[in-house]
Amino acid sequence: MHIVTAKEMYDTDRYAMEEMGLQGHLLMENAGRAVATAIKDQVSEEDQILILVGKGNNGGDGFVIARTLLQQGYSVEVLQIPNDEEVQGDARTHREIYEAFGYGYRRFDSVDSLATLSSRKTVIIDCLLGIGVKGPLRSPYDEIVPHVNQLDAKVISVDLPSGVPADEGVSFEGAIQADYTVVIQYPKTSAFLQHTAPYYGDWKAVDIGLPDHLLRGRNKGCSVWTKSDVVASLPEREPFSHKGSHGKGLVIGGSIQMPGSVTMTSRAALRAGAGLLTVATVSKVISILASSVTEATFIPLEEQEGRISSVEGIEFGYDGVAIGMGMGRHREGKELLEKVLKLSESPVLIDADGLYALKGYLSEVKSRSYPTIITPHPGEMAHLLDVSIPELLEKPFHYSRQFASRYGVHVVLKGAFTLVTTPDEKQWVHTTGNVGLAKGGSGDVLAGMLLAMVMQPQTVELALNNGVWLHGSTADLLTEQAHSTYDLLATDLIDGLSKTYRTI
Ligand SMILES: NC(=O)C1=CN([C@@H]2O[C@H](COP(=O)(O)OP(=O)(O)OC[C@H]3O[C@@H](n4cnc5c(N)ncnc54)[C@H](O)[C@@H]3O)[C@@H](O)[C@H]2O)[C@@H](O)CC1
Ligand SMILES: Nc1ncnc2c1ncn2[C@@H]1O[C@H](COP(=O)(O)OP(=O)(O)O)[C@@H](O)[C@H]1O
Ligand SMILES: [K+]
Repeated sequence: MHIVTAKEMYDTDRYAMEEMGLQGHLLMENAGRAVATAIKDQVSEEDQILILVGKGNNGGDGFVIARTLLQQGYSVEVLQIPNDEEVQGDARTHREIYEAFGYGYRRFDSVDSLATLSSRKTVIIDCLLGIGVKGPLRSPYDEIVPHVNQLDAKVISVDLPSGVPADEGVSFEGAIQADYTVVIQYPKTSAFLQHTAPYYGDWKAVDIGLPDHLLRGRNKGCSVWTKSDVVASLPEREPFSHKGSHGKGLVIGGSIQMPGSVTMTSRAALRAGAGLLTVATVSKVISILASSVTEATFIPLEEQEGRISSVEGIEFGYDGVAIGMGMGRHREGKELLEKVLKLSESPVLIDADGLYALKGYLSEVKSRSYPTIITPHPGEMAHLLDVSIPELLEKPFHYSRQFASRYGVHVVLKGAFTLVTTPDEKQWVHTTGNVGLAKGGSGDVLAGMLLAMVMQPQTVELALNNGVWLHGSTADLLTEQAHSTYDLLATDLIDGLSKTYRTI
């Protein structure tokens, strides 16, 4: 499923209209009817529905939705907010068609009369503003929106909740708080930002027949990674393969202060399918790990105050390396990382404390001949970028693309909507996973799963997306079937992974 900016949506609309002859009023008919069908799943014939119609094409959709629902016997009233003359173009055409069917509408005069009208309604359909919204709500929308938000009625927004911008990095004040949003054709970026997504409520995208291939060709494409993508791309195990063909992985990390993270990464890598796994860490951690990761082999490293001080003794013949988890933040970190990046002839995944070490070495990462992957949470990413966390979260798509292309790295920016970005700026958003993952250790498990994935016969971008999907879906399966979002532990994910594998 493609994700678009407002500009990409308008460009696609324009192409369909101007190059393909799919005229604007036809698109609006398709949109309104598809939305009406989706709305029928959310309402009953007993509902009293009020459709609020704004001045632009989002309002035009409202007239098509109203006609479609009225024809099918639903109780619908329409309140048009602007004056008659202000409604132009395709929206006006559809108001005329609506009237030609013998249906009437009211015109907005005051919030008091809206209050009277809306008090009897059980469903409000929000066709006030779509992707054309600019700046804070102006009169009378700045009064209408707060009124709608305090009603008990179920609020269903069309395309996006009015007032919420389509794009990231756009400030806004006040928006409809929808219970449900029917998105037209493609979800917009704001459906995946932590400060705007909650306005959408649950959502579903409906097809209005736009030409998909226009978006497929984009180099900066952005999509949601879904289960069908995993099913189509996850490599099958060859019957005559051996442990070597399933990837020989190395995990470098752990310290006497933090032995757990490297344990979780290693166990997760093995569960996710790594053929062989070696853990390079300080001796005391090895004695802790030996009983819990019995399948692994170990390389004891030199240490200082319980932390790795040298990677001497490692022979870098691995198919994938993960470094940083539980390693601690110390002066030697940068030197260790630098050696690992130079000597590894394989993908290197850098997580946690490794990311702090990376900051001083960033300028040289691009010259590596093998993929480099970073897996920061927003705090780590903000630190790498030298921006504040709120600034990063305003524009995670932009910052991830900028960072990935500037340094030639794959970025897995973790969060409720984990975002995978390649050095050539392709992006995928993940909607699997839940708040049960917001607990120490979940990231260590993810790092292990990703290490295993990059060693399988698939491209790095497929590996990262499949790994993030497996991690999030395992959390979802576990919180549906056995656990709650309170008690879920990172270690549960490792054992729960078998359940997820069995669903695909
Ligand atoms: N042919 C098309 O382009 C199609 C568009 N569709 C619908 O059309 C929408 C986009 O239509 P428009 O481009 O007309 O945009 P809107 O429907 O968002 O309306 C924009 C208009 O609202 C007013 N406005 C903007 N910001 C405001 C603010 N802060 N306060 C008060 N008023 C404000 C301005 O007068 C502006 O011209 C989409 O979201 C979708 O619902 C669908 O019908 C599918 C086809
Ligand atoms: N609210 C949330 N909803 C969904 N996933 C989440 C949420 N909070 C955290 N996660 C996921 O949990 C993991 C946390 O990683 P991280 O912050 O590195 O934790 P740690 O290293 O302490 O284990 C990431 O995969 C992230 O996407
Ligand atoms: K809307």
